[in-house]
Amino acid sequence: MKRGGSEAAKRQAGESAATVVEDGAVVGLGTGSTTAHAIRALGEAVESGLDVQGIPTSYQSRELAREVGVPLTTLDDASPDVAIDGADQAANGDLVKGGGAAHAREKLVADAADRLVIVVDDSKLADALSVPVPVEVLPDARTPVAARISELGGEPDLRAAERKDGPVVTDNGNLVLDCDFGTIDDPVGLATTLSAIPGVVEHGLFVGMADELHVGSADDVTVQRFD
Ligand SMILES: O=C(CO)[C@H](O)[C@H](O)COP(=O)(O)O
Repeated sequence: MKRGGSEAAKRQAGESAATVVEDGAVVGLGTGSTTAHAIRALGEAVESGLDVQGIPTSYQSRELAREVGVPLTTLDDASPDVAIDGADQAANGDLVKGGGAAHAREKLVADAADRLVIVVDDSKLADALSVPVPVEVLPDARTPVAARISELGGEPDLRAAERKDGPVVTDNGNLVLDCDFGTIDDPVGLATTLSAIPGVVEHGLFVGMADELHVGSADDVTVQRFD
């Protein structure tokens, strides 16, 4: 799925992030069109002799890594030194993720990593988070979780598949509610509340997790660092 800004801007960000990966590193491989540029750049680096192992966060990133020759491992066997991943929106280092419905594994890998490097094109930057928050739910929990989201003032929308009738089913066999909360004034509070709802597997708010943001524009990249 193509989302966000130009392909050139995504490439700037993705290729910039790939350069932070050191020889011998274990790398979390995020999901999405911007991260795909980082994975392809890592494939080229491997071809030139870089020794890395990738931990994919989705079927999509696993297949791309295999295609471009990045050797793979798992969280059972290795711990990532760095994770590279995209975002649907970034504000002050906080993120909304999950446009590719992979945020549960993405958060798992990001949390395990020593360093989380986020790659976005400049259309994703905002002063405050305001795009709908993807919430992965157990299939049986879809209706009760939607009711709780509405009570919280959100508008839940079951994500539909693009090429068939019916909902998107995640790599984990669950469903996704895209929950519109308008402008999110208290990301920490909302993240805590969402995590506590029974039936929620994971939500797409990544608060205080990013260490670096590589922001691509058509012909440049800037790097923001967070303590
Ligand atoms: O969170 C994600 C997948 O779950 C992606 O990283 C996010 O949706 C950004 O994707 P893209 O780089 O294609 O805009």
